[in-house]
Amino acid sequence: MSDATIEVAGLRKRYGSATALDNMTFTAQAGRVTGLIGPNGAGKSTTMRIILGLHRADSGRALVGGQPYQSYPCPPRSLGALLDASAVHPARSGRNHLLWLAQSQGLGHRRVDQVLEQVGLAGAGRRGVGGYSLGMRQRLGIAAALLGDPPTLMLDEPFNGMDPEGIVWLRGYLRGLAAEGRAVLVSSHLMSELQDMADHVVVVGRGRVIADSSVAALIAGVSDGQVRVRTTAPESAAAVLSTLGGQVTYAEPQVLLVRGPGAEQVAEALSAAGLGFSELAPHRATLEEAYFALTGDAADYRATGGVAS
Ligand SMILES: Nc1ncnc2c1ncn2[C@@H]1O[C@H](COP(=O)(O)OP(=O)(O)OP(=O)(O)O)[C@@H](O)[C@H]1O
Repeated sequence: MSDATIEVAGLRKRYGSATALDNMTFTAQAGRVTGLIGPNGAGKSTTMRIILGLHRADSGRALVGGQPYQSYPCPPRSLGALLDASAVHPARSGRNHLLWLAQSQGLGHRRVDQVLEQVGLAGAGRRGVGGYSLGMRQRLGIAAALLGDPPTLMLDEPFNGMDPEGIVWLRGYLRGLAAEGRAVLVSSHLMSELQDMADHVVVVGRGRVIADSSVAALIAGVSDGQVRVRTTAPESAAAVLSTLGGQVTYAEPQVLLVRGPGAEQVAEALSAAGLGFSELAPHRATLEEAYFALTGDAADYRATGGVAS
């Protein structure tokens, strides 16, 4: 699937006096899950709507497999999208909803039953969508996106309303789709959902890209050089480590993060001071920590770019 890319370059969009997108530029590559992460109002949904041609950018370009989405004879076969899982008539069954979509793409009922099976809705396909939970609607939306077996997928907040089992399923499922060579673009404002799932993240705020990096590089950058220490005497330990020139912060009440001295030096200093510790290792930041390190001078983004929850 060499043409499996979703590319936006230099997108700008204003709604009245509000700037929604300010030079939004990134590419979701084939064979990987790309997380599009940012606080509320950062511009994620606007970007996706422009990619689908639902909104028009003031300037810049949005391409799917190198072409505008609407230039394809059957666009849903080039890009499968889930924007709003609730946008389904409640009286219609999930299967009938998909049959209707399939027909418009020249596909038959076999494909509908296949995708229902794939998303775990085979048993619920003949029930009215009005009785579906939000998690089931998300699954139905994903099934709809998959109908045309597209090389690229774009899902806006697909984890919303999913229970823990659904989240685990969806993570594995999206990874599988990427492993088949597809480009999978997934927006979220919850880092924990993307941890261990996305290969690459594009962090956005106020309509522009703040970071565009592999997850591993992003985490390594934030973890860099810190040592994590768990101790029942955090204040004394912090005082000792400060005398070594370490910058000490609290990750939890009894867990210190020390920047400066290495793990061995920290262990020696604590032992020499007679202070015990139950954990001491180079720190590996979570994606969430990396995100807050990036956005959060994010007071800024929250104050002017919409309120982050
Ligand atoms: N149709 C619209 N009319 C006016 N302003 C809009 C419209 N759509 C989006 N905006 C504004 O554009 C900015 C970006 O919104 P967008 O919905 O793209 O952000 P988001 O990152 O998807 O946020 P969320 O996580 O809340 O979905 C916000 O300030 C929003 O208020």
